[in-house]
Amino acid sequence: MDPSSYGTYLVTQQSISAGRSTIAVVEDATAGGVDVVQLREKETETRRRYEVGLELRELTAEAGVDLIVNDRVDVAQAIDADGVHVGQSDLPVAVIRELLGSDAVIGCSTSTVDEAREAEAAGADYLGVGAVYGTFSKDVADDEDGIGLERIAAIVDAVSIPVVGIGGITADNAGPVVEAGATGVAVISEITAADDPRAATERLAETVETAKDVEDGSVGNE
Ligand SMILES: Cc1ncc(COP(=O)(O)OP(=O)(O)O)c(N)n1
Ligand SMILES: Cc1ncsc1CCOP(=O)(O)O
Ligand SMILES: [Mg+2]
Repeated sequence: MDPSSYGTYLVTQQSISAGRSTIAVVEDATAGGVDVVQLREKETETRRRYEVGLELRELTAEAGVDLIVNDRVDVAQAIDADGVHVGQSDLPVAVIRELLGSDAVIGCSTSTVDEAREAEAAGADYLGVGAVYGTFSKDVADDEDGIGLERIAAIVDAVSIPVVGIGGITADNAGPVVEAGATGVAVISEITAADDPRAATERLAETVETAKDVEDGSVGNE
């Protein structure tokens, strides 16, 4: 799948999945219409991460959903994932491109216009930009209230690859992120910690689609 179709993006984290397995959450999210799943199990040992990854590969392939691995090129190769997502402290994008080749999807986390331009020049296929809003799911060096929508818009203007907002995003506040020009939104807790992850995914996907229509000018400007 082309990252320009990454509207609703689930990042996994078993430790905030209300006692459910990551596999169960991903089953629900694929049923709810997620476009892409990132295996991000930092607290899980490599062997287990690999085993979960293999199951997710089967599940996502059947559902036509992309599978991205957080940080680890070796795990991505071992499970035949679609790509890897790295941040500013991980392996450089250009090195990952050398290792994985031109077909792999490479995502890179950025929070400033300079980082975004650099990631694009290095060969990233999409950017994860945030934290947009305050989040409890990750310690972020930036402002604890998040970088905000103006920064999202500035980064969207500065690059020509898709931008996915991340950090503190819910179905209630995702619309403005897409209206600021993001292709989509990535979430952990909005789906993983929901009472009903499938319904939460459906709500989020619906919000993203509606906001895209507003952004395209197909509604709201009559
Ligand atoms: C889609 C997406 N965007 C940003 C991140 C954060 O990546 P990184 O800065 O490398 O932090 P960790 O996730 O590795 O803790 C992401 N994972 N996904
Ligand atoms: C991985 C990551 N990168 C920036 S914020 C964040 C956490 C997103 O989690 P949540 O959607 O629960 O705020
Ligand atoms: Mg990382």
